[in-house]
Amino acid sequence: MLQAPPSHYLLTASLSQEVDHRTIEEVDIDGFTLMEVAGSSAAKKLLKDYKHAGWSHGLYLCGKGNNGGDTLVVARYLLQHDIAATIVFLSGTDDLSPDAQKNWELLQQFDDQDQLQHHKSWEAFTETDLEYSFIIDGMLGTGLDSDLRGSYTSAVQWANEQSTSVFAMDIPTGLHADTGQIMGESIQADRTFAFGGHKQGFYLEVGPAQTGDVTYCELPFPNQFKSSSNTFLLDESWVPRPTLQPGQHKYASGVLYIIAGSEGLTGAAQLAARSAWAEGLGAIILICPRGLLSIYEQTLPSIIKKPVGSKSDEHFTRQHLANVLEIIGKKEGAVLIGPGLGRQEGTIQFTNEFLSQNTRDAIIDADALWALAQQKDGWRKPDNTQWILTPHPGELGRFTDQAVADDYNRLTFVRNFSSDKQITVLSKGMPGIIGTSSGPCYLTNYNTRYFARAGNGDVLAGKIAAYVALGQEPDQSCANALLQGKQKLDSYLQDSSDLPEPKDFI
Ligand SMILES: NC(=O)C1=CN([C@@H]2O[C@H](COP(=O)(O)OP(=O)(O)OC[C@H]3O[C@@H](n4cnc5c(N)ncnc54)[C@H](O)[C@@H]3O)[C@@H](O)[C@H]2O)[C@@H](O)CC1
Ligand SMILES: Nc1ncnc2c1ncn2[C@@H]1O[C@H](COP(=O)(O)OP(=O)(O)O)[C@@H](O)[C@H]1O
Ligand SMILES: [K+]
Repeated sequence: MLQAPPSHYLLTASLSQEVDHRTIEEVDIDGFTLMEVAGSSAAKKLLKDYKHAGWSHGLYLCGKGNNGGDTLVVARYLLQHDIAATIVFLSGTDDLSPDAQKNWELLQQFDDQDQLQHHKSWEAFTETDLEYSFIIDGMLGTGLDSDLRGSYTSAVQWANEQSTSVFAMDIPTGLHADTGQIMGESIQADRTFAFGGHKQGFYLEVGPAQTGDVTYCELPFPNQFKSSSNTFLLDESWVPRPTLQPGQHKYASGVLYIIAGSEGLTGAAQLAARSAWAEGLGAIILICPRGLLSIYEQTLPSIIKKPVGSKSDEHFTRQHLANVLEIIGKKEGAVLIGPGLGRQEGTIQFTNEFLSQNTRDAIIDADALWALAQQKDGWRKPDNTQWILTPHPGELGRFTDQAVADDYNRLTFVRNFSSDKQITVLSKGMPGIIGTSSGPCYLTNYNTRYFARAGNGDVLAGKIAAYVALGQEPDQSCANALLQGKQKLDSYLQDSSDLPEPKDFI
């Protein structure tokens, strides 16, 4: 099972607030202290990372809540380093949260050089005309409860038009912490300082474009207060890599059976097989309709081929079932089924009967997903196997009548579907979402548009299947396959600006 570290737990707005409240109530660290830690850690990172930027004057946009309070702490630290501050209070100063009020009084005491100005409304500010080195967005944090109101809308629009860098405190104002949707308007930040946890909405919908780079700032929150989080950020810093045990007999170092390919679609089978082979498996056994054998004999020298049926067969049918089950019964191994199978009636029947009788761990991709979805809800995974489904959004949609149009709905559906069916689901797209049978979901944080070319799904399925065959758990196999693609992409882009092809990810 994947075990994300607390820094990679994704928080919703309500969980963020719950963690704040419990820390204040149960461990007796007061809100003022939390605010000091949040604001000072953002300020220290700013002072360190931009010390050569020649900053002289910052603009701080503050709401009346604790997000505004964090921002006043930043202003105080930067003022100590001779960076003048203009504070705009969008909701005035009469109604500040108690800790923000305390910080406002404190900030004024630190202004011994007359470097602090403030405005009690957005309208009062727009009458001035100064140049700023940067803008800090402290208007709204996790307390956002509706579409932006009043002057918040104008301030966000204005800030987004400025050429200076915009830094968001905790979350860009107007971005929904749970869904990644824009609530009327949203700050487009260059960088976001996430206090006490990344928010789930950073990685859904337009979240990545609004947050810019995300910097995690640790707060003194007990880890166990975050333990109800069920969504995690996937990255290479913590996912364990698969281990190979070289020197063993070929059948003891991972065996993968691939059931794939049909007339006109042999390329999918080849890509999946090559992709899996590159991960160092002991043996790959490609089961194919006999009529296609001669193609694979030429293109896949390292792969063992087991043809079924007669020389005229160019797709799988029920008649091949007994033979296929016999082949995979011989040696322990995992099964990848789907790439390029085709959608003939006979193939659909073959696939569904195979899946109901197979007892090996199975990775179900492409046309095998099509076949499964033809049964509507009438299928169950056999109890003694593990299944991984790898649907793209179109394939995922065939398993439900509900709308999965936006990422938040997709996440919710993947979570329920995985646990209802007791399977692992890798929902392809941006973000990639891994849903697990026990509930946790994992999100990717990298740009997946480079993978949107035919064949990349086959490569991905081959990698997942290879890792399962090497003995990794389903969730780890999916995570490693996604991260392996990212690694290949990063190194490819270092040398080339062309669009990568599936072979570049093998
Ligand atoms: N003690 C704490 O609870 C801590 C809070 N922290 C900070 O505090 C933030 C949360 O603070 P709050 O709960 O005070 O919430 P916010 O600072 O996000 O603001 C809530 C206020 O904004 C108003 N508001 C909500 N939606 C609006 C809209 N659409 N248009 C205009 N006004 C709107 C609300 O009526 C409320 O008065 C976090 O994001 C984080 O920055 C952190 O510093 C850690 C400690
Ligand atoms: N390493 C990767 N990281 C993230 N997503 C990936 C990766 N490799 C493939 N994908 C996803 O797989 C999709 C391609 O799969 P799919 O649409 O099934 O194509 P095909 O079956 O034609 O190869 C991509 O759009 C992308 O969402
Ligand atoms: K903010």
